[in-house]
Amino acid sequence: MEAEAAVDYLVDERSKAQFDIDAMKIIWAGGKHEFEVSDRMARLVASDPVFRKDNRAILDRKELFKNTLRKAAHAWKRIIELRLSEQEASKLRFFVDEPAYTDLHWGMFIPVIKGQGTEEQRKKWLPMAYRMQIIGCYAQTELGHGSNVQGLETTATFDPELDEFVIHSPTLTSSKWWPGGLGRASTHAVVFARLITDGKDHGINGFIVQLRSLDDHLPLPGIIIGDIGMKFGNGAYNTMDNGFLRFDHVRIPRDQMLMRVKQVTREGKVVQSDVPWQLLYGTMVYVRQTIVADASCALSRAVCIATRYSAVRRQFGSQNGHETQVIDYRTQQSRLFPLLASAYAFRFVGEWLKWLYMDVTQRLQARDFSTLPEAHACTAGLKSLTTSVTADAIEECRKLCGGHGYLCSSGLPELFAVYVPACTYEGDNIVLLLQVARFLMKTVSQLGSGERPVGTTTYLLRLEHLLQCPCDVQGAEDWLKPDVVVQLFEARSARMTVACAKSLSKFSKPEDGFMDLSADLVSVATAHCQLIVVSKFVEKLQQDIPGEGVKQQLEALCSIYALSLLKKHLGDFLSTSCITSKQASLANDVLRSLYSQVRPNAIALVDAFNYTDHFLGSVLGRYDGNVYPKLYEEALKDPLNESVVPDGYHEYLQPVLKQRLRTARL
Ligand SMILES: CC/C=C\C/C=C\C/C=C\CCCC(=O)SCCNC(=O)CCNC(=O)[C@H](O)C(C)(C)COP(=O)(O)OP(=O)(O)OC[C@H]1O[C@@H](n2cnc3c(N)ncnc32)[C@H](O)[C@@H]1OP(=O)(O)O
Ligand SMILES: Cc1cc2nc3c(=O)[nH]c(=O)nc-3n(C[C@H](O)[C@H](O)[C@H](O)COP(=O)(O)OP(=O)(O)OC[C@H]3O[C@@H](n4cnc5c(N)ncnc54)[C@H](O)[C@@H]3O)c2cc1C
Repeated sequence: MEAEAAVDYLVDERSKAQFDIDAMKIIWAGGKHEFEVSDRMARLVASDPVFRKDNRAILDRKELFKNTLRKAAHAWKRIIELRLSEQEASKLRFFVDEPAYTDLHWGMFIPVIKGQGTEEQRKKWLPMAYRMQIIGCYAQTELGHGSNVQGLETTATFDPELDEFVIHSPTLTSSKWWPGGLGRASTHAVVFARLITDGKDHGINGFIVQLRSLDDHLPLPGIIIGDIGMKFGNGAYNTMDNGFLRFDHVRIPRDQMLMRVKQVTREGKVVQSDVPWQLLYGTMVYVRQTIVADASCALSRAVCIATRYSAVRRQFGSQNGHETQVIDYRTQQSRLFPLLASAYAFRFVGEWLKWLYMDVTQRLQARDFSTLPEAHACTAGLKSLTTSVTADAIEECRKLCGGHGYLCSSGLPELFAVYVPACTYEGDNIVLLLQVARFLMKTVSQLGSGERPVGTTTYLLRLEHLLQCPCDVQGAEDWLKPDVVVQLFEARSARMTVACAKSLSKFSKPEDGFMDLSADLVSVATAHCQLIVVSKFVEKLQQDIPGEGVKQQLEALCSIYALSLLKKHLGDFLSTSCITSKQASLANDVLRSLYSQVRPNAIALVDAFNYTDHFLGSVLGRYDGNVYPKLYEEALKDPLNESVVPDGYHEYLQPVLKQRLRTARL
């Protein structure tokens, strides 16, 4: 009886939607074709028993890893059998939803050769990598240095006699430590090392190094290699073989140095090509951009679970003869709906960032390097902002699901454990925000010299206006005007940037100022990145948005995104005199009415993500809302429930119980 009632809750919820959900699915997917590919790949994975994942929390590390190898091999087999395109194959791997060595092979090893290899090197290595005749990883981080790439210690010393490099780990701290896929699977790595010729250090560069034999997978001479051990969470990221690696004078031919940025001639002369040296960091720009796109996936997944469960779950009160659906509590809405809005916001900023990355790549090919600093600042900043918000949001969604959110069968603990390292890998989020702040300070300092800010910093051209313009909100409805909101976020970011630049100018050494003011600089960078997300959401809404009611829903979500940020960072807006307390109070009223507007559409808005139950991996987030019977089913599958009397009863429980009986008799 109760189970049927739960199913009814979501049917009823879906009937309340005020927009065309199929049109929204296409907007979310980024186009009709993208939707079709994504939908087909999700179903393909969900219907294949090899890709089951409900047992990850109870497998031990060895079983877990072997199972990941099995899934990756099966995925590859299906990709070949079905002749999947690159786009389809990458979607298929995404829906397999298990961190694996293939992520690094396709996501970093191939891109680093593409971006930093010469044409000849690309011709030699990429076909083998595309066919998976070699498996590669990205070996940059060391035991002693991750954030500080210039501090890496591994050496690549040129030996002109034999026309070879000698790769060596001179200290314990120079051991490579963390690279995914390195521990067990990779046959090759792009290793970042200090280039030494004729006793001179020329800074870091990438080198292709074979690690294991292609015949029996044994490490090659001079290579010490292994897995770095269990990581946070049970199953979670432990499917990945993050590894360590030491080199004992390992020799590689000269042509295995990636030579797009720097070349070493046969005589050992180092030649710097005319591309900026920062292209050595280019793979990180590429991956940071993909991480932003992925943030909306992880966030939307958690929000989908929490929203569906909030509609099924009832506590207290009275609503048509039942207790109240927890989604109807204002507190639940004020915690959940900003996260729903953020999922959409991150989706659109991710789409835009992909475009920005493609644009900078095309310019680089045409030898226009002018937009590289902006691309670096945007990818670094948005990677930092979106992953921090998403990691916190997954945890908030767990709490929004009450006690049941803490069960592995809710899908949320594993999602959190897998996701949270995104705040650290590919650049620690604070270190990356400091890069954005540095870029902003430089941009502001160059304003006087006639240098025109580009792209996302163009607003700084209107600095004089932004430093004194009042916020144009007289009545509550003004808060729904996109241009009013965007200008407000611009004013806040501009005022915080200028205040920090002024404080910095008081230091005789800029590095000292940067150290002392770093916490404020991080706030400045955050404000700038939030402005980017808000304005890209607004720009998206200026495009043609087909489908009945779709645009109205997105407008409401855009306003929720911006106004909930305003509420969260009210201190910034008030202390920079961007708004008055009266305007803040009006914004709060508007937020409440926006929550009421979204409420009947909430389930349809998460259905638009088009996630299968397999991908969600959550009893609480099931499409049919049939939560309670399925929670029982999952509980009964636990190994502890295999026998009625537990293992260990005779050894450890019975003696205790007997002793208690004796005590009672005394
Ligand atoms: C499709 C799926 C893809 C992948 C798989 C997905 C998930 C798998 C899971 C995990 C993968 C994780 C992989 C990794 O973690 S790899 C290791 C990542 N490591 C880092 O991110 C290190 C972070 N550190 C740095 O990037 C740098 O050390 C630094 C913090 C930027 C500092 O650089 P440094 O040279 O010492 O000093 P600066 O003076 O700050 O910079 C000099 C100069 O260069 C400019 N700059 C910096 N970075 C870049 C860049 N990336 N692109 C362009 N320009 C850059 C910087 O602004 C400065 O410019 P100036 O003009 O001011 O001189
Ligand atoms: C799951 C996972 C997968 C990974 N995969 C790979 C991989 O495939 N290949 C690879 O090469 N690496 C990989 N890494 C390594 C990863 O890139 C680094 O861990 C990351 O760049 C952070 O560097 P760190 O560990 O040196 O942190 P640290 O720099 O030691 O950070 C420690 C603390 O110091 C703070 N801090 C550091 N510098 C500053 C500063 N200048 N100002 C203020 N605060 C500062 C940080 O904010 C942080 O709080 C992976 C890491 C993880 C967790």
